[in-house]
Amino acid sequence: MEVDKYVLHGPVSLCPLENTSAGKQIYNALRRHCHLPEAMIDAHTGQKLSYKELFETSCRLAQCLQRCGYKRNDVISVCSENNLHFFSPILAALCIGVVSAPLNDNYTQGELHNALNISKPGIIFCSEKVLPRMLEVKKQFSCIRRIILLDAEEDVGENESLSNFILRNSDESFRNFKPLDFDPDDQVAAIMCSSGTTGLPKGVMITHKNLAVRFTHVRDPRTGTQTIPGTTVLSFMPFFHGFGFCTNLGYFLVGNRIVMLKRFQPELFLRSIQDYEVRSVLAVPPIILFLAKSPIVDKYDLTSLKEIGVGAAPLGKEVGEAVAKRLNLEGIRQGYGLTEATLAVTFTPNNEFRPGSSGTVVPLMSAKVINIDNGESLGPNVVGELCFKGGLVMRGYAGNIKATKEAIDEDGWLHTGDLGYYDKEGHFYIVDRLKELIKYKGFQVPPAELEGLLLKHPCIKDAAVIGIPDELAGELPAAFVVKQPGKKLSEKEVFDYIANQVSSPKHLRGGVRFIDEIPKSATGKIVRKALRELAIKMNSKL
Ligand SMILES: Nc1ncnc2c1ncn2[C@@H]1O[C@H](COS(=O)(=O)NC(=O)c2csc(-c3nc4ccc(O)cc4s3)n2)[C@@H](O)[C@H]1O
Repeated sequence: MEVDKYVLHGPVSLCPLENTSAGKQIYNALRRHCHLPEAMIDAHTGQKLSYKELFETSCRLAQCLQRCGYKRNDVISVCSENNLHFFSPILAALCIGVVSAPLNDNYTQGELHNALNISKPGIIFCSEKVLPRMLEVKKQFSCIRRIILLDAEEDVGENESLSNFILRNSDESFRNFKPLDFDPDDQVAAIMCSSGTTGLPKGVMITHKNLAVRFTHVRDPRTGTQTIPGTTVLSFMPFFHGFGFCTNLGYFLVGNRIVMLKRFQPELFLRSIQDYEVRSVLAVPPIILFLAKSPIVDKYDLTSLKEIGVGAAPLGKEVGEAVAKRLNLEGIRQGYGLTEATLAVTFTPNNEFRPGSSGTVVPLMSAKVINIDNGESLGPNVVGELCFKGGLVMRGYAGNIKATKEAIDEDGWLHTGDLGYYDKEGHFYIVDRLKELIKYKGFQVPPAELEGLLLKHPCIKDAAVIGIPDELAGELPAAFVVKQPGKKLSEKEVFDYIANQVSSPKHLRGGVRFIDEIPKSATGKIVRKALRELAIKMNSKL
Protein backbone atom coordinates (compact mmCIF):
# COMPACT_ATOMS: atom_id res chain seq x y z
CA MET A 1 0.00 0.00 0.00
CA GLU A 2 1.20 3.55 -0.82
CA VAL A 3 3.49 4.88 2.00
CA ASP A 4 3.11 8.60 1.19
CA LYS A 5 1.95 10.10 4.51
CA TYR A 6 -0.58 12.23 2.69
CA VAL A 7 -2.30 9.35 0.91
CA LEU A 8 -5.63 8.47 2.52
CA HIS A 9 -6.87 4.90 2.31
CA GLY A 10 -10.50 3.81 2.61
CA PRO A 11 -11.41 1.56 5.55
CA VAL A 12 -11.00 -2.20 5.30
CA SER A 13 -13.91 -3.59 3.34
CA LEU A 14 -16.46 -5.43 5.50
CA CYS A 15 -17.54 -7.45 2.45
CA PRO A 16 -15.02 -9.67 0.67
CA LEU A 17 -14.18 -8.61 -2.88
CA GLU A 18 -15.38 -11.56 -4.96
CA ASN A 19 -12.91 -12.41 -7.70
CA THR A 20 -15.69 -13.42 -10.07
CA SER A 21 -17.40 -11.50 -12.85
CA ALA A 22 -20.09 -8.96 -12.02
CA GLY A 23 -22.33 -11.08 -14.25
CA LYS A 24 -21.89 -14.17 -12.08
CA GLN A 25 -22.45 -12.13 -8.93
CA ILE A 26 -25.63 -10.55 -10.30
CA TYR A 27 -26.84 -13.93 -11.65
CA ASN A 28 -26.39 -15.58 -8.24
CA ALA A 29 -28.04 -12.62 -6.49
CA LEU A 30 -31.08 -12.55 -8.78
CA ARG A 31 -31.50 -16.30 -8.36
CA ARG A 32 -31.32 -15.86 -4.56
CA HIS A 33 -33.92 -13.08 -4.69
CA CYS A 34 -36.47 -15.01 -6.80
CA HIS A 35 -38.75 -15.25 -3.77
CA LEU A 36 -38.98 -11.43 -3.53
CA PRO A 37 -42.21 -10.32 -5.24
CA GLU A 38 -41.02 -6.94 -6.48
CA ALA A 39 -37.71 -5.97 -8.09
CA MET A 40 -38.94 -2.85 -9.84
CA ILE A 41 -42.24 -0.95 -9.82
CA ASP A 42 -43.11 1.65 -12.45
CA ALA A 43 -44.51 4.52 -10.36
CA HIS A 44 -46.26 5.96 -13.45
CA THR A 45 -48.30 2.84 -14.23
CA GLY A 46 -48.04 0.64 -11.13
CA GLN A 47 -46.69 -2.13 -13.38
CA LYS A 48 -44.36 -4.49 -11.47
CA LEU A 49 -41.41 -6.72 -12.31
CA SER A 50 -40.60 -9.49 -9.83
CA TYR A 51 -37.07 -10.76 -9.22
CA LYS A 52 -38.12 -14.10 -10.72
CA GLU A 53 -39.28 -12.35 -13.90
CA LEU A 54 -36.10 -10.24 -14.02
CA PHE A 55 -33.92 -13.32 -13.49
CA GLU A 56 -35.68 -15.42 -16.13
CA THR A 57 -35.86 -12.58 -18.67
CA SER A 58 -32.15 -11.90 -18.23
CA CYS A 59 -31.29 -15.60 -18.67
CA ARG A 60 -33.52 -15.85 -21.74
CA LEU A 61 -31.90 -12.75 -23.22
CA ALA A 62 -28.43 -14.16 -22.54
CA GLN A 63 -29.49 -17.27 -24.45
CA CYS A 64 -30.89 -15.09 -27.26
CA LEU A 65 -27.69 -13.07 -27.57
CA GLN A 66 -25.60 -16.25 -27.68
CA ARG A 67 -27.89 -17.79 -30.32
CA CYS A 68 -27.57 -14.58 -32.37
CA GLY A 69 -23.80 -15.07 -32.31
CA TYR A 70 -22.87 -12.55 -29.63
CA LYS A 71 -19.62 -13.31 -27.91
CA ARG A 72 -17.35 -11.73 -25.31
CA ASN A 73 -16.46 -8.08 -26.12
CA ASP A 74 -19.30 -7.68 -28.61
CA VAL A 75 -21.35 -4.57 -27.77
CA ILE A 76 -25.03 -3.83 -27.20
CA SER A 77 -26.55 -0.41 -26.54
CA VAL A 78 -29.56 0.56 -24.47
CA CYS A 79 -31.12 3.91 -25.30
CA SER A 80 -34.34 4.54 -23.43
CA GLU A 81 -35.96 6.58 -20.75
CA ASN A 82 -36.02 4.73 -17.41
CA ASN A 83 -38.01 1.57 -18.03
CA LEU A 84 -38.83 -1.68 -16.17
CA HIS A 85 -36.81 -3.69 -18.69
CA PHE A 86 -33.93 -1.20 -19.17
CA PHE A 87 -31.54 -3.50 -17.29
CA SER A 88 -32.69 -6.88 -18.65
CA PRO A 89 -30.35 -6.75 -21.71
CA ILE A 90 -27.57 -5.33 -19.54
CA LEU A 91 -27.82 -8.12 -16.96
CA ALA A 92 -27.83 -10.65 -19.81
CA ALA A 93 -24.76 -9.04 -21.37
CA LEU A 94 -22.90 -9.04 -18.05
CA CYS A 95 -23.43 -12.80 -17.81
CA ILE A 96 -21.76 -13.54 -21.17
CA GLY A 97 -19.04 -10.88 -21.31
CA VAL A 98 -20.88 -8.71 -23.82
CA VAL A 99 -20.28 -4.99 -23.29
CA SER A 100 -23.20 -2.62 -22.59
CA ALA A 101 -23.13 0.96 -23.87
CA PRO A 102 -26.06 2.91 -22.35
CA LEU A 103 -26.98 6.08 -24.28
CA ASN A 104 -28.81 9.25 -23.28
CA ASP A 105 -32.38 8.89 -24.59
CA ASN A 106 -32.55 12.66 -25.09
CA TYR A 107 -29.54 12.74 -27.40
CA THR A 108 -30.08 14.29 -30.80
CA GLN A 109 -29.06 12.38 -33.92
CA GLY A 110 -25.74 14.23 -33.89
CA GLU A 111 -25.01 13.30 -30.30
CA LEU A 112 -26.09 9.70 -30.92
CA HIS A 113 -23.75 9.60 -33.93
CA ASN A 114 -20.77 10.70 -31.79
CA ALA A 115 -21.61 8.17 -29.06
CA LEU A 116 -22.22 5.26 -31.45
CA ASN A 117 -18.91 5.99 -33.16
CA ILE A 118 -17.22 5.12 -29.87
CA SER A 119 -19.09 1.95 -28.89
CA LYS A 120 -20.18 0.59 -32.34
CA PRO A 121 -22.93 -1.73 -30.97
CA GLY A 122 -24.38 -4.68 -32.90
CA ILE A 123 -27.82 -4.50 -31.24
CA ILE A 124 -29.66 -1.47 -29.89
CA PHE A 125 -32.41 -1.90 -27.31
CA CYS A 126 -34.42 1.30 -27.40
CA SER A 127 -37.80 2.75 -26.50
CA GLU A 128 -40.49 3.69 -29.04
CA LYS A 129 -39.75 7.35 -28.25
CA VAL A 130 -36.13 6.94 -29.39
CA LEU A 131 -36.85 4.69 -32.41
CA PRO A 132 -37.25 7.40 -35.10
CA ARG A 133 -33.89 8.99 -34.27
CA MET A 134 -32.23 5.59 -34.01
CA LEU A 135 -33.58 4.49 -37.41
CA GLU A 136 -32.06 7.63 -38.96
CA VAL A 137 -28.69 7.18 -37.27
CA LYS A 138 -28.64 3.43 -38.01
CA LYS A 139 -28.27 4.23 -41.72
CA GLN A 140 -24.71 5.44 -41.03
CA PHE A 141 -23.69 2.42 -38.93
CA SER A 142 -23.33 -0.91 -40.72
CA CYS A 143 -22.38 -2.49 -37.36
CA ILE A 144 -25.97 -2.16 -36.08
CA ARG A 145 -27.74 -5.38 -37.05
CA ARG A 146 -30.89 -5.15 -34.94
CA ILE A 147 -33.04 -2.61 -33.10
CA ILE A 148 -35.24 -4.10 -30.37
CA LEU A 149 -38.08 -2.22 -28.67
CA LEU A 150 -38.00 -2.36 -24.87
CA ASP A 151 -41.51 -0.92 -24.40
CA ALA A 152 -43.54 -2.15 -27.39
CA GLU A 153 -46.05 -5.01 -27.15
CA GLU A 154 -45.63 -5.91 -30.84
CA ASP A 155 -42.97 -5.44 -33.53
CA VAL A 156 -42.68 -1.99 -35.09
CA GLY A 157 -41.89 -2.46 -38.76
CA GLU A 158 -38.89 -4.79 -38.97
CA ASN A 159 -37.88 -3.94 -35.42
CA GLU A 160 -38.83 -6.65 -32.93
CA SER A 161 -40.42 -6.06 -29.57
CA LEU A 162 -38.40 -7.41 -26.66
CA SER A 163 -40.99 -10.09 -25.96
CA ASN A 164 -41.00 -11.30 -29.58
CA PHE A 165 -37.19 -11.28 -29.75
CA ILE A 166 -37.14 -13.49 -26.64
CA LEU A 167 -39.97 -15.71 -27.96
CA ARG A 168 -38.21 -16.30 -31.27
CA ASN A 169 -34.69 -16.84 -29.95
CA SER A 170 -35.01 -18.69 -26.64
CA ASP A 171 -36.69 -21.81 -25.30
CA GLU A 172 -37.10 -23.68 -22.01
CA SER A 173 -33.44 -24.71 -22.11
CA PHE A 174 -32.71 -21.18 -20.82
CA ARG A 175 -33.19 -22.77 -17.41
CA ASN A 176 -29.82 -24.46 -17.93
CA PHE A 177 -28.12 -21.14 -18.73
CA LYS A 178 -25.07 -20.41 -16.58
CA PRO A 179 -22.97 -17.21 -16.66
CA LEU A 180 -19.60 -17.52 -18.35
CA ASP A 181 -16.33 -17.43 -16.49
CA PHE A 182 -13.75 -14.76 -17.36
CA ASP A 183 -11.21 -12.58 -15.59
CA PRO A 184 -13.21 -9.67 -14.08
CA ASP A 185 -10.18 -7.39 -14.25
CA ASP A 186 -9.76 -8.10 -17.91
CA GLN A 187 -13.36 -7.84 -19.08
CA VAL A 188 -15.05 -4.54 -19.89
CA ALA A 189 -18.64 -4.51 -18.60
CA ALA A 190 -19.85 -1.13 -19.85
CA ILE A 191 -18.87 1.86 -21.95
CA MET A 192 -20.26 5.05 -20.39
CA CYS A 193 -20.28 8.46 -22.09
CA SER A 194 -18.18 11.13 -20.37
CA SER A 195 -16.19 14.12 -21.52
CA GLY A 196 -13.72 13.75 -18.64
CA THR A 197 -11.53 16.76 -17.87
CA THR A 198 -11.55 18.21 -21.38
CA GLY A 199 -12.69 17.74 -24.98
CA LEU A 200 -15.52 15.81 -26.56
CA PRO A 201 -17.48 12.96 -24.94
CA LYS A 202 -15.42 9.79 -24.61
CA GLY A 203 -16.23 6.17 -23.82
CA VAL A 204 -15.38 5.29 -20.21
CA MET A 205 -14.59 1.56 -19.98
CA ILE A 206 -15.91 0.14 -16.71
CA THR A 207 -14.75 -3.41 -15.98
CA HIS A 208 -16.39 -6.28 -14.12
CA LYS A 209 -13.77 -5.68 -11.43
CA ASN A 210 -14.91 -2.04 -11.08
CA LEU A 211 -18.48 -3.24 -10.57
CA ALA A 212 -17.35 -5.97 -8.16
CA VAL A 213 -15.67 -3.29 -6.01
CA ARG A 214 -18.87 -1.24 -6.12
CA PHE A 215 -20.80 -4.38 -5.09
CA THR A 216 -18.73 -4.61 -1.89
CA HIS A 217 -19.89 -1.07 -1.05
CA VAL A 218 -23.59 -1.76 -1.60
CA ARG A 219 -23.44 -4.63 0.90
CA ASP A 220 -21.44 -2.62 3.47
CA PRO A 221 -23.72 -1.58 6.38
CA ARG A 222 -21.64 1.59 6.78
CA THR A 223 -23.06 2.88 3.48
CA GLY A 224 -26.63 2.93 4.70
CA THR A 225 -29.83 0.94 4.78
CA GLN A 226 -29.93 0.18 1.06
CA THR A 227 -27.87 -2.86 2.05
CA ILE A 228 -30.94 -4.65 3.47
CA PRO A 229 -32.83 -6.91 0.98
CA GLY A 230 -36.39 -5.76 0.42
CA THR A 231 -35.64 -2.17 1.48
CA THR A 232 -37.71 0.12 -0.71
CA VAL A 233 -35.69 2.69 -2.65
CA LEU A 234 -36.79 5.37 -5.09
CA SER A 235 -34.82 5.44 -8.33
CA PHE A 236 -35.26 8.28 -10.80
CA MET A 237 -31.69 9.20 -11.80
CA PRO A 238 -31.23 8.51 -15.52
CA PHE A 239 -30.31 4.84 -15.96
CA PHE A 240 -27.93 5.70 -18.84
CA HIS A 241 -25.72 7.81 -16.54
CA GLY A 242 -23.09 6.26 -14.28
CA PHE A 243 -24.95 7.48 -11.20
CA GLY A 244 -28.23 5.73 -12.09
CA PHE A 245 -26.61 2.82 -13.92
CA CYS A 246 -24.36 1.61 -11.12
CA THR A 247 -26.69 2.35 -8.22
CA ASN A 248 -29.45 0.23 -9.78
CA LEU A 249 -27.07 -2.66 -10.43
CA GLY A 250 -26.25 -2.44 -6.72
CA TYR A 251 -29.94 -2.43 -5.83
CA PHE A 252 -30.47 -5.63 -7.84
CA LEU A 253 -27.48 -7.24 -6.13
CA VAL A 254 -28.89 -6.47 -2.66
CA GLY A 255 -32.50 -7.31 -3.57
CA ASN A 256 -33.99 -3.87 -2.99
CA ARG A 257 -37.56 -3.02 -3.96
CA ILE A 258 -36.99 -0.32 -6.56
CA VAL A 259 -39.73 2.23 -7.22
CA MET A 260 -38.84 3.72 -10.59
CA LEU A 261 -39.66 7.11 -12.06
CA LYS A 262 -38.88 7.88 -15.70
CA ARG A 263 -37.84 11.37 -14.63
CA PHE A 264 -38.34 13.72 -11.69
CA GLN A 265 -41.97 14.89 -11.40
CA PRO A 266 -42.53 16.73 -8.08
CA GLU A 267 -45.98 15.37 -7.15
CA LEU A 268 -45.29 11.80 -8.34
CA PHE A 269 -41.92 11.85 -6.55
CA LEU A 270 -43.53 12.81 -3.25
CA ARG A 271 -46.59 10.58 -3.69
CA SER A 272 -44.36 7.59 -4.49
CA ILE A 273 -42.32 8.08 -1.31
CA GLN A 274 -45.56 8.25 0.67
CA ASP A 275 -47.53 5.44 -0.99
CA TYR A 276 -44.66 2.93 -1.33
CA GLU A 277 -43.17 3.93 2.04
CA VAL A 278 -39.79 4.57 0.42
CA ARG A 279 -36.92 4.37 2.89
CA SER A 280 -33.98 5.59 0.80
CA VAL A 281 -33.46 7.86 -2.21
CA LEU A 282 -30.42 9.05 -4.16
CA ALA A 283 -30.68 12.44 -5.83
CA VAL A 284 -28.87 15.43 -7.30
CA PRO A 285 -28.74 18.87 -5.63
CA PRO A 286 -31.69 20.44 -7.55
CA ILE A 287 -33.98 17.82 -5.97
CA ILE A 288 -32.59 18.56 -2.52
CA LEU A 289 -33.28 22.26 -3.16
CA PHE A 290 -36.85 21.33 -4.10
CA LEU A 291 -37.20 19.37 -0.84
CA ALA A 292 -35.86 22.35 1.07
CA LYS A 293 -38.08 24.99 -0.51
CA SER A 294 -41.23 23.59 -2.09
CA PRO A 295 -44.45 24.12 -0.11
CA ILE A 296 -46.01 20.98 -1.64
CA VAL A 297 -43.59 18.79 0.37
CA ASP A 298 -45.81 19.38 3.43
CA LYS A 299 -48.78 17.80 1.65
CA TYR A 300 -47.25 14.33 1.86
CA ASP A 301 -46.31 11.90 4.63
CA LEU A 302 -42.58 11.34 4.08
CA THR A 303 -41.88 9.79 7.48
CA SER A 304 -40.79 6.50 5.84
CA LEU A 305 -37.77 8.30 4.35
CA LYS A 306 -34.77 7.53 6.57
CA GLU A 307 -31.95 8.21 4.11
CA ILE A 308 -31.23 10.72 1.37
CA GLY A 309 -28.04 10.48 -0.66
CA VAL A 310 -26.91 13.26 -2.96
CA GLY A 311 -24.09 13.82 -5.37
CA ALA A 312 -23.01 14.46 -8.93
CA ALA A 313 -22.80 18.19 -8.26
CA PRO A 314 -22.10 20.60 -5.38
CA LEU A 315 -24.75 20.81 -2.64
CA GLY A 316 -24.95 24.00 -0.58
CA LYS A 317 -24.32 23.27 3.11
CA GLU A 318 -27.38 25.24 4.18
CA VAL A 319 -29.65 23.43 1.72
CA GLY A 320 -28.61 20.03 3.07
CA GLU A 321 -29.14 21.17 6.65
CA ALA A 322 -32.57 22.64 5.79
CA VAL A 323 -33.77 19.36 4.24
CA ALA A 324 -32.44 17.27 7.12
CA LYS A 325 -34.33 19.51 9.54
CA ARG A 326 -37.54 19.57 7.48
CA LEU A 327 -37.61 15.76 7.09
CA ASN A 328 -36.35 15.05 10.58
CA LEU A 329 -33.16 13.33 9.38
CA GLU A 330 -29.80 13.41 11.12
CA GLY A 331 -28.19 14.56 7.89
CA ILE A 332 -27.94 14.17 4.12
CA ARG A 333 -25.46 11.54 2.92
CA GLN A 334 -23.26 13.27 0.35
CA GLY A 335 -21.10 11.40 -2.11
CA TYR A 336 -18.60 12.54 -4.68
CA GLY A 337 -18.16 10.48 -7.79
CA LEU A 338 -17.26 10.52 -11.42
CA THR A 339 -17.98 8.26 -14.33
CA GLU A 340 -14.24 7.56 -14.66
CA ALA A 341 -14.35 6.00 -11.15
CA THR A 342 -17.52 3.93 -11.60
CA LEU A 343 -19.57 5.63 -8.85
CA ALA A 344 -18.92 7.43 -5.55
CA VAL A 345 -15.31 7.46 -4.39
CA THR A 346 -16.12 9.39 -1.21
CA PHE A 347 -19.31 8.94 0.77
CA THR A 348 -20.76 10.01 4.11
CA PRO A 349 -20.18 6.99 6.34
CA ASN A 350 -22.81 5.97 8.89
CA ASN A 351 -23.74 8.81 11.18
CA GLU A 352 -20.65 10.89 10.45
CA PHE A 353 -22.55 13.76 8.86
CA ARG A 354 -20.44 16.86 8.20
CA PRO A 355 -22.50 19.60 6.52
CA GLY A 356 -20.83 20.53 3.24
CA SER A 357 -18.62 17.46 3.18
CA SER A 358 -18.83 14.77 0.49
CA GLY A 359 -17.72 12.16 2.98
CA THR A 360 -14.66 9.96 3.42
CA VAL A 361 -12.82 7.63 1.02
CA VAL A 362 -14.74 4.43 0.31
CA PRO A 363 -13.24 0.96 0.96
CA LEU A 364 -10.72 -0.41 -1.57
CA MET A 365 -9.86 3.10 -2.75
CA SER A 366 -7.07 5.56 -1.93
CA ALA A 367 -7.06 9.33 -2.31
CA LYS A 368 -4.64 12.21 -2.34
CA VAL A 369 -4.86 15.94 -2.90
CA ILE A 370 -1.98 17.27 -4.98
CA ASN A 371 -0.36 20.63 -5.56
CA ILE A 372 -1.33 21.39 -9.18
CA ASP A 373 2.05 23.01 -9.83
CA ASN A 374 4.43 20.31 -8.61
CA GLY A 375 2.23 17.25 -8.09
CA GLU A 376 3.22 16.82 -4.45
CA SER A 377 0.68 15.36 -2.03
CA LEU A 378 -0.84 17.89 0.34
CA GLY A 379 -1.81 17.56 3.97
CA PRO A 380 -5.19 18.29 5.54
CA ASN A 381 -7.05 21.54 4.92
CA VAL A 382 -4.99 22.48 1.87
CA VAL A 383 -6.78 22.83 -1.48
CA GLY A 384 -5.46 20.92 -4.46
CA GLU A 385 -6.50 18.51 -7.19
CA LEU A 386 -8.31 15.37 -6.02
CA CYS A 387 -6.74 12.11 -7.22
CA PHE A 388 -8.00 8.57 -6.63
CA LYS A 389 -6.52 5.12 -7.06
CA GLY A 390 -7.97 1.65 -6.64
CA GLY A 391 -10.54 -0.82 -7.87
CA LEU A 392 -13.14 1.74 -8.98
CA VAL A 393 -10.84 3.49 -11.47
CA MET A 394 -11.87 2.87 -15.06
CA ARG A 395 -9.85 0.75 -17.51
CA GLY A 396 -9.56 3.87 -19.69
CA TYR A 397 -11.30 5.69 -22.53
CA ALA A 398 -12.30 3.35 -25.37
CA GLY A 399 -10.01 3.81 -28.37
CA ASN A 400 -8.34 6.88 -26.86
CA ILE A 401 -4.95 6.05 -25.35
CA LYS A 402 -3.91 9.71 -25.29
CA ALA A 403 -6.91 10.84 -23.21
CA THR A 404 -6.49 7.79 -20.95
CA LYS A 405 -2.87 8.68 -20.21
CA GLU A 406 -3.89 12.27 -19.50
CA ALA A 407 -6.47 11.07 -16.96
CA ILE A 408 -4.62 8.16 -15.31
CA ASP A 409 -0.92 8.66 -14.53
CA GLU A 410 1.78 6.01 -14.67
CA ASP A 411 1.20 5.14 -10.99
CA GLY A 412 -2.49 4.47 -11.59
CA TRP A 413 -3.77 7.69 -10.03
CA LEU A 414 -6.91 9.11 -11.64
CA HIS A 415 -6.60 12.92 -11.85
CA THR A 416 -10.16 14.17 -11.44
CA GLY A 417 -9.75 17.80 -12.48
CA ASP A 418 -11.61 18.76 -9.29
CA LEU A 419 -10.26 21.01 -6.57
CA GLY A 420 -10.88 20.18 -2.93
CA TYR A 421 -9.37 19.32 0.43
CA TYR A 422 -9.83 16.92 3.33
CA ASP A 423 -10.03 17.79 7.02
CA LYS A 424 -8.05 16.18 9.83
CA GLU A 425 -10.62 13.38 10.06
CA GLY A 426 -10.41 12.63 6.32
CA HIS A 427 -13.72 14.23 5.33
CA PHE A 428 -13.53 15.66 1.80
CA TYR A 429 -14.83 19.03 0.63
CA ILE A 430 -15.19 19.82 -3.08
CA VAL A 431 -14.24 23.43 -3.78
CA ASP A 432 -14.17 24.00 -7.55
CA ARG A 433 -13.37 22.47 -10.89
CA LEU A 434 -10.07 22.77 -12.72
CA LYS A 435 -11.48 20.96 -15.69
CA GLU A 436 -13.71 22.46 -18.38
CA LEU A 437 -16.69 20.21 -17.63
CA ILE A 438 -19.94 22.12 -17.00
CA LYS A 439 -22.56 20.38 -14.81
CA TYR A 440 -26.19 21.40 -15.50
CA LYS A 441 -28.47 19.65 -12.96
CA GLY A 442 -25.86 16.89 -12.67
CA PHE A 443 -25.67 16.41 -16.46
CA GLN A 444 -22.34 16.81 -18.21
CA VAL A 445 -22.06 19.67 -20.72
CA PRO A 446 -18.67 19.49 -22.48
CA PRO A 447 -17.70 23.03 -23.63
CA ALA A 448 -15.62 21.61 -26.50
CA GLU A 449 -18.69 19.97 -28.02
CA LEU A 450 -20.64 23.24 -28.11
CA GLU A 451 -17.58 25.24 -29.24
CA GLY A 452 -17.16 22.81 -32.12
CA LEU A 453 -20.75 23.36 -33.21
CA LEU A 454 -20.49 27.17 -32.85
CA LEU A 455 -17.34 27.29 -35.01
CA LYS A 456 -19.29 25.57 -37.80
CA HIS A 457 -21.68 28.54 -38.00
CA PRO A 458 -20.85 30.70 -41.06
CA CYS A 459 -21.27 33.95 -39.08
CA ILE A 460 -19.04 32.88 -36.18
CA LYS A 461 -15.29 33.47 -36.25
CA ASP A 462 -14.48 32.16 -32.74
CA ALA A 463 -16.33 30.96 -29.66
CA ALA A 464 -15.96 29.73 -26.11
CA VAL A 465 -18.42 28.17 -23.65
CA ILE A 466 -18.30 28.37 -19.86
CA GLY A 467 -20.58 27.54 -16.93
CA ILE A 468 -22.36 30.38 -15.15
CA PRO A 469 -23.15 29.58 -11.48
CA ASP A 470 -26.86 29.02 -10.83
CA GLU A 471 -28.52 28.15 -7.49
CA LEU A 472 -30.97 25.63 -8.94
CA ALA A 473 -29.06 24.02 -11.79
CA GLY A 474 -25.53 24.36 -10.44
CA GLU A 475 -24.23 25.86 -13.68
CA LEU A 476 -25.76 27.21 -16.90
CA PRO A 477 -23.88 26.85 -20.20
CA ALA A 478 -23.05 30.30 -21.61
CA ALA A 479 -21.35 31.21 -24.91
CA PHE A 480 -18.96 33.99 -25.84
CA VAL A 481 -19.03 34.58 -29.60
CA VAL A 482 -16.78 36.54 -31.99
CA LYS A 483 -18.71 37.31 -35.18
CA GLN A 484 -17.20 37.08 -38.63
CA PRO A 485 -16.47 40.65 -39.87
CA GLY A 486 -19.59 42.26 -41.38
CA LYS A 487 -21.91 39.43 -40.32
CA LYS A 488 -25.13 40.05 -38.42
CA LEU A 489 -26.12 37.55 -35.73
CA SER A 490 -28.42 37.83 -32.72
CA GLU A 491 -28.17 36.10 -29.35
CA LYS A 492 -31.44 34.27 -30.04
CA GLU A 493 -30.11 32.99 -33.39
CA VAL A 494 -27.06 31.55 -31.62
CA PHE A 495 -29.21 30.03 -28.86
CA ASP A 496 -31.58 28.41 -31.38
CA TYR A 497 -28.68 27.22 -33.57
CA ILE A 498 -27.27 25.24 -30.65
CA ALA A 499 -30.66 24.16 -29.23
CA ASN A 500 -31.58 22.58 -32.58
CA GLN A 501 -28.53 20.31 -32.46
CA VAL A 502 -28.10 19.15 -28.87
CA SER A 503 -30.12 17.77 -25.96
CA SER A 504 -31.69 20.12 -23.46
CA PRO A 505 -28.98 20.23 -20.72
CA LYS A 506 -26.55 21.65 -23.32
CA HIS A 507 -28.77 24.57 -24.32
CA LEU A 508 -27.17 27.99 -23.72
CA ARG A 509 -29.37 28.90 -20.74
CA GLY A 510 -26.53 31.06 -19.39
CA GLY A 511 -26.88 33.34 -22.38
CA VAL A 512 -24.86 34.44 -25.42
CA ARG A 513 -22.39 37.33 -25.26
CA PHE A 514 -20.67 38.89 -28.28
CA ILE A 515 -17.05 39.95 -27.76
CA ASP A 516 -14.18 41.06 -30.02
CA GLU A 517 -11.74 38.31 -29.05
CA ILE A 518 -11.66 35.05 -27.08
CA PRO A 519 -8.90 35.26 -24.41
CA LYS A 520 -6.35 32.52 -25.09
CA SER A 521 -3.04 31.39 -23.55
CA ALA A 522 0.26 31.27 -25.41
CA THR A 523 -0.54 27.63 -26.27
CA GLY A 524 -3.91 28.64 -27.76
CA LYS A 525 -6.01 27.28 -24.86
CA ILE A 526 -9.12 29.28 -23.98
CA VAL A 527 -8.59 31.16 -20.70
CA ARG A 528 -11.97 30.26 -19.19
CA LYS A 529 -11.23 31.98 -15.86
CA ALA A 530 -10.99 35.32 -17.71
CA LEU A 531 -14.35 34.60 -19.35
CA ARG A 532 -15.96 33.78 -16.00
CA GLU A 533 -14.73 37.13 -14.67
CA LEU A 534 -15.95 38.91 -17.83
CA ALA A 535 -19.37 37.29 -17.44
CA ILE A 536 -19.62 38.65 -13.90
CA LYS A 537 -18.67 42.13 -15.14
CA MET A 538 -21.15 41.99 -18.03
CA ASN A 539 -23.92 40.70 -15.76
CA SER A 540 -23.28 43.47 -13.28
CA LYS A 541 -23.98 45.98 -16.08
CA LEU A 542 -27.29 44.27 -17.04
N1 LIG B 1 -20.56 15.59 -4.49
C1 LIG B 1 -20.08 16.39 -5.46
N2 LIG B 1 -19.81 17.70 -5.22
C2 LIG B 1 -19.34 18.49 -6.22
N3 LIG B 1 -19.14 18.08 -7.48
C3 LIG B 1 -19.41 16.79 -7.76
C4 LIG B 1 -19.89 15.89 -6.78
N4 LIG B 1 -20.04 14.65 -7.36
C5 LIG B 1 -19.66 14.80 -8.64
N5 LIG B 1 -19.29 16.07 -8.89
C6 LIG B 1 -18.84 16.66 -10.15
O1 LIG B 1 -19.25 15.83 -11.24
C7 LIG B 1 -18.09 15.38 -11.94
C8 LIG B 1 -18.32 13.97 -12.48
O2 LIG B 1 -19.43 14.06 -13.34
S1 LIG B 1 -19.89 12.73 -14.03
O3 LIG B 1 -18.79 12.19 -14.74
O4 LIG B 1 -21.06 13.07 -14.75
N6 LIG B 1 -20.22 11.69 -12.93
C9 LIG B 1 -20.92 11.93 -11.83
O5 LIG B 1 -21.34 13.04 -11.55
C10 LIG B 1 -21.13 10.78 -10.98
C11 LIG B 1 -21.00 9.50 -11.43
S2 LIG B 1 -21.43 8.49 -10.12
C12 LIG B 1 -21.68 9.79 -9.09
C13 LIG B 1 -22.13 9.62 -7.78
N7 LIG B 1 -22.48 8.49 -7.20
C14 LIG B 1 -22.99 8.63 -5.93
C15 LIG B 1 -23.51 7.61 -5.14
C16 LIG B 1 -24.02 7.90 -3.88
C17 LIG B 1 -24.04 9.22 -3.43
O6 LIG B 1 -24.58 9.51 -2.22
C18 LIG B 1 -23.53 10.24 -4.22
C19 LIG B 1 -23.02 9.92 -5.46
S3 LIG B 1 -22.33 10.93 -6.70
N8 LIG B 1 -21.49 10.95 -9.70
C20 LIG B 1 -17.00 15.37 -10.88
O7 LIG B 1 -15.72 15.39 -11.50
C21 LIG B 1 -17.31 16.67 -10.17
O8 LIG B 1 -16.85 17.78 -10.95
